[in-house]
Amino acid sequence: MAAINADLSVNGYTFEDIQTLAKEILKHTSLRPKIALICGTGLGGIAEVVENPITVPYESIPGFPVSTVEGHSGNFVFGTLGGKQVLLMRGRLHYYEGYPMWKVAMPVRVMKAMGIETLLLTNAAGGLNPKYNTGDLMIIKDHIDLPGLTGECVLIGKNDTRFGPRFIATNATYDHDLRSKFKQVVLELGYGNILQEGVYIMIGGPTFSSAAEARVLRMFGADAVGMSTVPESVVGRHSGMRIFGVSLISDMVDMEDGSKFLVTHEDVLKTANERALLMQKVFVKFIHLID
Ligand SMILES: O=P(O)(O)O[C@@H]1C[C@H](O)[C@@H](CO)O1
Ligand SMILES: Nc1nc2[nH]cnc2c(=O)[nH]1
Repeated sequence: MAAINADLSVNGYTFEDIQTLAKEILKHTSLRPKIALICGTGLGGIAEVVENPITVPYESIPGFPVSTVEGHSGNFVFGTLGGKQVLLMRGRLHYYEGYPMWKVAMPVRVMKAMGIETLLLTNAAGGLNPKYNTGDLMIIKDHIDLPGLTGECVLIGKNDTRFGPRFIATNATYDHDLRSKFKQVVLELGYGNILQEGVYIMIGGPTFSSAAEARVLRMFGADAVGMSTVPESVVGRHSGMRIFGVSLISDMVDMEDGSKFLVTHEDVLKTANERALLMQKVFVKFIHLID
């Protein structure tokens, strides 16, 4: 296998590095999926319903980073879901783990090099919209890239146009057709009462927001807050992928000064666990409908 050069001036991994990683992963399977799903915290259970799964641990891929967060196991899973070939990323990389933004989203470039055209993103997020409840599913209609707005955009650095153009529009990132198909599936399953559509804001983490910060995020127009997804969707868009995202509202963010409720990662995992079965059902039907 060729060496991984990781040239920092071109966002760490060169175009050639990405091709090398993609080839290395594809050696494990003859499947060539066009749909990929990145599993959010505690949402890796979707992989359990993948038929004939082929698991590729990140640590078996030379030059690939590992995920360090509980609820992210660190495997690619190839197989069939809803009658379609799929690639699942069970364990994402987060900025707060100490990875630079370009590394957080690097797997999306590898996916593109493997032939992925449609990227499905899931995450656990805190609810900011007072109409939401813990356990709701929020289709992402737009995002706020708070790190990006403050100078940590994932596309910062020299641009190699083989990945995508220097400048890209990030409005209309989340595909309308995929959003309406997902809505249709959730309604058909009888879960319309927990379905929301809103704006996701990314913070760097790992601190959950203070009450004053949460009020600012809400004032910005965000409906849910989390620590991922945006770099992946921006890189996916940069490379011309079709993007869909959904947030599981794992907890309602407390905005009251002096409140005694202190959210924990265990709370987030607990909600993800409670919704595991529903997420499996929804994604099987949803992926079945994707062209
Ligand atoms: O990978 P996601 O965005 O689902 O993970 C969320 C945000 C933090 O990583 C973690 C907090 O509990 O869950
Ligand atoms: N309150 C809160 N809950 C979350 N669950 C997942 N991410 C977050 C976050 O950033 N804040």
